Amino acid sequence: MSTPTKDVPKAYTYTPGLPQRALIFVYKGINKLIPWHKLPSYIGVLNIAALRYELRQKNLHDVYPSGNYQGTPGCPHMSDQQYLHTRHSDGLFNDLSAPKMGCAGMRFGRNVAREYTTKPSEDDIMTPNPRLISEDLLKRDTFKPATSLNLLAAAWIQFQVHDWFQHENSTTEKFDVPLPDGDVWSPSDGKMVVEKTEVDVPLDETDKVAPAYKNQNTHWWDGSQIYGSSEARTTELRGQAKNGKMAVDEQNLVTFLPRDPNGIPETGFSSNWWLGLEMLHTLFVLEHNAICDELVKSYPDWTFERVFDTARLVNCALMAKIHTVEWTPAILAHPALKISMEANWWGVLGERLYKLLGRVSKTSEAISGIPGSGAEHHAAPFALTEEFVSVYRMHALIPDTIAFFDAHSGGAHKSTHTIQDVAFEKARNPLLSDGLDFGDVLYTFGINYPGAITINNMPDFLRDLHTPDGRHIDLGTIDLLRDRERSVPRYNAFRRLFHMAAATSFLALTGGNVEVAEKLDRLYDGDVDKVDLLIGCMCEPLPKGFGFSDTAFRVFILMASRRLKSDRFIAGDWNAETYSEVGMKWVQGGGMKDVLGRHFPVLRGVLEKSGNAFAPWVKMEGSMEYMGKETNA
Ligand code: HEM
Repeated sequence: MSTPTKDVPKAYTYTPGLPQRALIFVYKGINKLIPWHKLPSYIGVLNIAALRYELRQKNLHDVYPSGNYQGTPGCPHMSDQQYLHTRHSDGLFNDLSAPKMGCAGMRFGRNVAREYTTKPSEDDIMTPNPRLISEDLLKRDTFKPATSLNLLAAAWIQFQVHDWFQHENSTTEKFDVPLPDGDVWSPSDGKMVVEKTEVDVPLDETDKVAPAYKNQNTHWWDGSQIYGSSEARTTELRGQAKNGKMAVDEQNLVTFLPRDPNGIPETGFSSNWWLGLEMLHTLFVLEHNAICDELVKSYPDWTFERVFDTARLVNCALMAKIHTVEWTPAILAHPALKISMEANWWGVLGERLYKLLGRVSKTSEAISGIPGSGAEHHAAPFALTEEFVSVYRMHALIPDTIAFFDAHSGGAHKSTHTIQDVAFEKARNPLLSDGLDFGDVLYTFGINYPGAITINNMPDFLRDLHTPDGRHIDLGTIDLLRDRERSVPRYNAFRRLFHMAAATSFLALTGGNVEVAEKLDRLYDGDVDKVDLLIGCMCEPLPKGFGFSDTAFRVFILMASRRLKSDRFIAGDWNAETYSEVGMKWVQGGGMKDVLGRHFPVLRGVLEKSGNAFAPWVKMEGSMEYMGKETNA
């Protein structure tokens, strides 16, 4: 178990060693001629490692005036010693020498130095008009499916994002986005009103020129979308449930999340709700409760507090593992990536040797994986970053309609619903009105396609969104506005700051696509440096097998491993003392298919025949007859 050693704030620095520096140097030379994704797999894997060393050194920036803001050993005081062994829902005490690090309400960090994130003028924010870009470059013309993925992959990433971050909107400050001529949004006043992001109170002069924003959720990979981002909320969500379990609501033999008196699901994070989230939140609450059953059976003398704490650790680690070795290789289906992500979890020696010999190297993340290799924050205290938020703006994943199938009767097509029909208060519609259960809905998500992350593929539903709290928004306009408002560098600046070559022309950016290049040229007034990050990423040619851009991938190379490497409960106390023998086996032996099959046995047959749980599943006989675009390309 880790213990605090010093009572002064620690310093955050990282200098790659000589071998790492040599690797960076060599690959910089190679990449002038060949990008990492065109190299043979294992040489590509080393290339990704070299990129990560450089990013760890140069692309982690704290936004607090001093390390003191992360807390110091013993401050804040840990009133209950249980948090030495388990997660605190507020996110406190993960790093015992900096106990506030990553807790709810801490600021987003940066992947670029703050001098590049100075506050933009109102004119910069509105140029070119974000609504115009949304109309011309984001609005879906026809549904373009991502045929290597299933809809579960789309729901999964939103589910994860809700664990990691959420900005707060201001209640007083607003943008008036001018509407282009002829825009039908609001003919009466010619503008679109959008709340600004709430800025954190400036702590020093730098904050006044480069504002900082707070994360409402904990930054840690701690399942806060399920368990809440405060101790008080966790207690509420457990309710009266026994044996360390989370409260659920049984209705006609179906287990649902409980609802509050306004019909809002009782869970850690319930905004932007739709059926995809309903399904995954329910699934992982069921998983938590199943882990509790197993722990109670194996350790009958444990208190229910200990059962809850351990089940949460296990459930969170399982989600982190699924994300690392299943979801990521599905959306980035490149051989070098598959090897790299497996190595993040198991090390290059692989799962089989790990299971046979355990950690061959005590501290090397490369040889034996990040879990258990020792927590380390490199050049800055752990915090998710504004740039990290930006690259997860993947609203194009949402289709217009979902075709539903009955997994209990051979996969027959049952109904088709628009996303509106299964969003917010209507999220459970197919379960309450169509006679379907979660098994059917999960099968449905297993064979429906999400949208591809590309231009002109954002659904009208999200570009004309009415939320239950009365907002009427175009999420396309907002996606652009937020990046600009929060001073996330535009595409070319971003590439330079992430050590990539900038696009020298619109045609170079689009990889020779003349039509798109001309459109960009017109909308960005001939200035390629003005192209928004989101738009540039959607227009650049993708590496083979990739579901999003190589530019966005640079943030992933750095932050995907950081989420594991900084976390004491993953990189540090990764042992049976913390997780229990049963818990360790549950995580290391399990995956998404196990979770699905455990709770919905009707899926077992299909899952056995299918590959990655986030790629389209093998269809049941009865689903073959359906020829709609939702499941056919
Ligand atoms: C039905 C599906 C969805 C709905 C209704 C929805 C709605 C929203 C809304 C209302 C916001 C806040 C806008 C603002 O800044 O004022 C938002 C932000 C965001 N959404 Fe979605 N979304 C959906 C799906 C997704 C998916 C699939 C992803 C993929 C990862 C995603 C990623 C994000 C991100 C990264 C943000 C920014 C959060 C922040 O600024 O802290 N969303 N979404």
